[in-house]
Amino acid sequence: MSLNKFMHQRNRYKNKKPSFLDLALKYPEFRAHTTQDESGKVFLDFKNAEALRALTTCLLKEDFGLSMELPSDRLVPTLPLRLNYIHWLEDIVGKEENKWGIDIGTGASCIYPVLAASMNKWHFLATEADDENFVYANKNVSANNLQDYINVLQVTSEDILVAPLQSFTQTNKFDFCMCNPPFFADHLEAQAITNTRSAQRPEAGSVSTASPQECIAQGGEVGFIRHMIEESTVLRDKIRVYTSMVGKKSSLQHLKEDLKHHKVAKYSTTEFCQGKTMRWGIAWTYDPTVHFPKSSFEARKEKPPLQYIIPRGAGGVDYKVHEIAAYLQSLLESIKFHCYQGKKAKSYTSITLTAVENTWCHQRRFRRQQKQQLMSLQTYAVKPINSEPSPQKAEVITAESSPKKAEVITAESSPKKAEVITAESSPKKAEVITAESSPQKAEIMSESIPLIVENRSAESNHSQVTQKRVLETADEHITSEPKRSRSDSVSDNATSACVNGSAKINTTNFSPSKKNDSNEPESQELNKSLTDSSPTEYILKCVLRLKLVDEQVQLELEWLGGESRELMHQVLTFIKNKLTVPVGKC
Ligand SMILES: C[S@@+](CC[C@H](N)C(=O)[O-])C[C@H]1O[C@@H](n2cnc3c(N)ncnc32)[C@H](O)[C@@H]1O
Repeated sequence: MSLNKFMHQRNRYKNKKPSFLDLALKYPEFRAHTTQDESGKVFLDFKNAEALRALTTCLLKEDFGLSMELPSDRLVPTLPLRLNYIHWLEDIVGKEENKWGIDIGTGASCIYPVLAASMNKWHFLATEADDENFVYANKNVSANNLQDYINVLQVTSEDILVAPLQSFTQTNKFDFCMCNPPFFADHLEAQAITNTRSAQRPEAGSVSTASPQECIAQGGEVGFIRHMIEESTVLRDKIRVYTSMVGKKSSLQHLKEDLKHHKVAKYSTTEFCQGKTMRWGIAWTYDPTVHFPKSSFEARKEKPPLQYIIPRGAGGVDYKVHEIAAYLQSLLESIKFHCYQGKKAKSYTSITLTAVENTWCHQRRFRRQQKQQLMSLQTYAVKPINSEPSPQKAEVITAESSPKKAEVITAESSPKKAEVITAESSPKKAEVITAESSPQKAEIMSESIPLIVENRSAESNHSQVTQKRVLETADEHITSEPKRSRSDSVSDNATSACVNGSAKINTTNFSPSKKNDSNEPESQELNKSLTDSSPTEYILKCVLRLKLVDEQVQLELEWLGGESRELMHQVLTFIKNKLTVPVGKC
């Protein structure tokens, strides 16, 4: 199962996976590790460490403008995971510039400091115990002109925080520290992790690239983080927030026990979700004013989705999942929801809803205000269409709307004749006014009667929806091709293609044109996936599902994220109000 829907909402790879085709066309070093099948799809061999190295360095160049040199015998950082960690830190300490952080064990890439300094202008003390990694980390800082932001310090493997801070004089207060610790206690544990993978779990999608000195430490990750916790009891508020990544869920319980034992002011854990891999984050502080965000992965488990049985006759549409879905989508789009079509089957559909502002509360008051505004506009800008004054038809001319004439019929101007058509009063008759059909009308109508909905046919509505495609990863690494099935995963395909030596790409017959071949269904889907322009900053994101259960259409709203679940309850109330069936119409 792909965990990408739980990737941090600001992670740039959450909704937009990289195009392997574009990368291969642009970067020969990446192309050298790819294969292309007859349909033009590009595959990367995730079991080849060099291929992973090329993927990371090319993405750093392409997406962040960073030049990175990675030694062939050291860990290759995977970007979605590293970004998830940085975004979690931003949620805790804020995104403002000039924060000070410590990265314990920065690696050859110096990945966290380099990314965070270039994204947020954060300053870092980066420590490293391995000679080769220390040399490369410095090289990577200089290659990206980040010396003013990052200081790399060589330490011994017994040092964690206290000793490095004693020798560092640029600041004596830090906003946070972070760490991706060596995970294993010894070679046996490293092997055991690989060997105990259950038969149900798919084989690891990508090869491990870490050298023993990078992934093994006395006591494994629990031992390493325990050491951090102990040193934090000495340093206390010198570092406002202490954090670390955790590779095994089972480690969390031991660490939480330690934190309780040391009576830290607060602690929290989170999930880093990417591809098929989950990692965890643990944070603690001695400052009670620190606020830890709630993990969206956990939040989804805490509360079941909201449910509602759609009454027959609601919305004036046929009692069918897709008819009701089209009606609801129009309704929600009319109040500025961003709707994104997800999975769709015969009696099932799901739509991801994203709202950037609250448009569903106080609709009555909002309409009244809008009507008042319209009336005051009319008192100075209304002139009769005919030479004789006619209260039924009036022409509203506004500076913004258009120099052209726009016609508005209001209930007030002609209470008897003017019919204000709303979806509620007559869903079937509701006038279809779209920006395309009548830009001027649409503009005024949308301001004056915000709840008018277009009663589009399901068919026309369906043509506008796009198929959601989630970012696929082989473990933490990013793949760009759509997944087919669990047992036929992209990475496995890519790997077998490589192992069998088929379809090796060469620079001369590499085929860029196939990407836009509109006759090719999968490439169409891939292109569509890039059209998901869901807002990344939002107050509410949830999934709306409609399914047929015992001949009844059931609606579900499942929380994905946002300011509070209360907003989702309000949206359900709004939907219910719109779906109330007038007496006698069932
Ligand atoms: C799992 S790697 C993480 C590298 C990098 N931060 C990343 O996320 O890709 C752990 C790193 O910690 C380094 N290391 C081990 N013990 C250390 C210590 N006591 N102080 C600083 N670095 C240490 C290792 O050499 C290795 O580079």
